[in-house]
Amino acid sequence: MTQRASRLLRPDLCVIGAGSAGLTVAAGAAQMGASVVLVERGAMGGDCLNTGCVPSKALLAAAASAQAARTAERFGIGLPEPAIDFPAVMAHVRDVIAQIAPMDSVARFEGLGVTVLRDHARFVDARTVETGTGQCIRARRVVIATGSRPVVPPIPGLADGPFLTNETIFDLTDRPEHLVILGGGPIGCELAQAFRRLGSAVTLIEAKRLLGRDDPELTAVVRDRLTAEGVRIHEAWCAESVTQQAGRVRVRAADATGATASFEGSHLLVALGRAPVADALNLDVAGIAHTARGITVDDGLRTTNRRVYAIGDVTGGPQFTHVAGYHGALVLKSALFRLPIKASATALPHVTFTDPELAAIGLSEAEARARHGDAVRVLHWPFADTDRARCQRATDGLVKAVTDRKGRILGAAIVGAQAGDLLAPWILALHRGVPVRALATMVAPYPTLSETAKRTAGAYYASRLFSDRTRRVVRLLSRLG
Ligand SMILES: Cc1cc2nc3c(=O)[nH]c(=O)nc-3n(C[C@H](O)[C@H](O)[C@H](O)COP(=O)(O)OP(=O)(O)OC[C@H]3O[C@@H](n4cnc5c(N)ncnc54)[C@H](O)[C@@H]3O)c2cc1C
Ligand SMILES: NC(=O)c1ccc[n+]([C@@H]2O[C@H](COP(=O)([O-])OP(=O)(O)OC[C@H]3O[C@@H](n4cnc5c(N)ncnc54)[C@H](O)[C@@H]3O)[C@@H](O)[C@H]2O)c1
Repeated sequence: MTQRASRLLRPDLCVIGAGSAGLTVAAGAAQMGASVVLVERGAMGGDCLNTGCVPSKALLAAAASAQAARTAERFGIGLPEPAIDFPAVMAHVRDVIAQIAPMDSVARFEGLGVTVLRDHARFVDARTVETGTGQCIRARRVVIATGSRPVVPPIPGLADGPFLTNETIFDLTDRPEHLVILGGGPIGCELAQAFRRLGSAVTLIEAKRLLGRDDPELTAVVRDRLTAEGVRIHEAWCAESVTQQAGRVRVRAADATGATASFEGSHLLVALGRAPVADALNLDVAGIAHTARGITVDDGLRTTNRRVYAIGDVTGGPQFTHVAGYHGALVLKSALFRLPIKASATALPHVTFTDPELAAIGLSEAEARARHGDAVRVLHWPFADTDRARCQRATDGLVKAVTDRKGRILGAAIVGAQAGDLLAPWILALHRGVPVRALATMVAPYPTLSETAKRTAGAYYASRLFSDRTRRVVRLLSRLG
């Protein structure tokens, strides 16, 4: 007891987890004058930097480069099939991580005045956090930002042999000859395309449909491209058992009718969703409610222990780095300035970085119709009608926006080249209540892909503007001299 008391730290904030969520809080709070203890048991930067966004996007960039060489023919440039030096590709991935790592490093955070403890943290009572080496921290507020890990379901045979997840796939030194992927969510789709373009055979097994949270009209464009590039996609097949023998993996799957099929390869990637990392935190002694989905929080991101917030992936909500950052910024407002916050007040975008990319914010057509019935207007603009897309031979794709009868934007989704970047005006419009009229009348530079926003918004007026009534009015006015 004496030993604990002498080692007690009493900061304003104790942050558990140095991923996107925890680092946002720690950096912001320290720079705004709060005392902060940050506890991290693994690599600084968490999933996003080490095993998530950064390595996957770096790998996709290398794969896109190989694909650009293969498809240069359409510009009249013939190139040989690119030689893939897989170890060099993986060295590129590690180099990108190393370049970003200083931003998330202990040195940077200590420089900001944060006390960084490289250790496991857990609660010992409602107010106290203890590290593995016995350092006790009693903070005014605690922020849990412990993230998520890949789900490994109890599929018979799966645990008996080696398999890859996002935590291990970026450590590969040899290219898989044939990668079998379980799960057609963002991880499954992005990595399927990356490995296929880098020369692996790829088989993807998805129990429902590819990118099931997105509008089927748009996911069809991604599916067609993946298929055209040689990814063997098996939708509506649920993996039921796995066997591994002599370096081969075999997945047995069943469809809705009960029919079964086997899919074979050299490596297996499990991309079946995420589970919260909360089990070793001793949440019950701190009175913090949680479920298998994540730590329970209210709209102010507070747990059932009022002194403790939970943010990012561990809450089981949308699991993206920008959401972790958004949560972090909200908690700073609440914990430091005691201002009210409402996490559900802002519509959150998401992007899947396949080629073509798929980006969306707000309500899909189906969600808008369920909420607003016939009052919904659906606007389309194909990339094929955009001159810049034609110049770049990037005509696969479309913008789809949903408005109410008065032109209030309810949602927008884009599939196509740079869809993630092209979503920006729609995000702003949705957040600030900018009507579709404002997008339709903006002067977009020609020839850019950003014209697609103007054209899509313009579709709201097309039927009215180019109607018999308008023609009659124009003719009448012209007669007046
Ligand atoms: C392959 C892949 C690609 C992705 N691509 C994208 C993308 O392109 N865009 C996007 O927005 N999102 C992407 N994501 C999701 C994104 O990575 C996560 O949403 C984000 O990293 C969550 O941040 P976090 O801070 O909540 O958790 P994490 O980054 O998981 O950080 C949690 C940290 O807490 C530490 N920790 C856990 N328990 C304890 C404990 N008891 N004591 C001390 N430390 C602890 C962990 O070691 C970890 O470092 C991707 C994810 C994956 C897997
Ligand atoms: N670009 C990005 O922003 C990005 C990229 C990667 C990951 N992420 C984040 O990470 C999260 C996790 O991604 P994920 O792709 O692992 O999970 P996910 O939950 O999005 O997809 C898992 C898929 O596995 C399928 N499935 C479940 N059991 C199955 C079975 N037995 N056989 C076959 N299929 C089965 C599900 O139907 C689902 O489509 C994402 O939801 C996202 O939040 C984001």
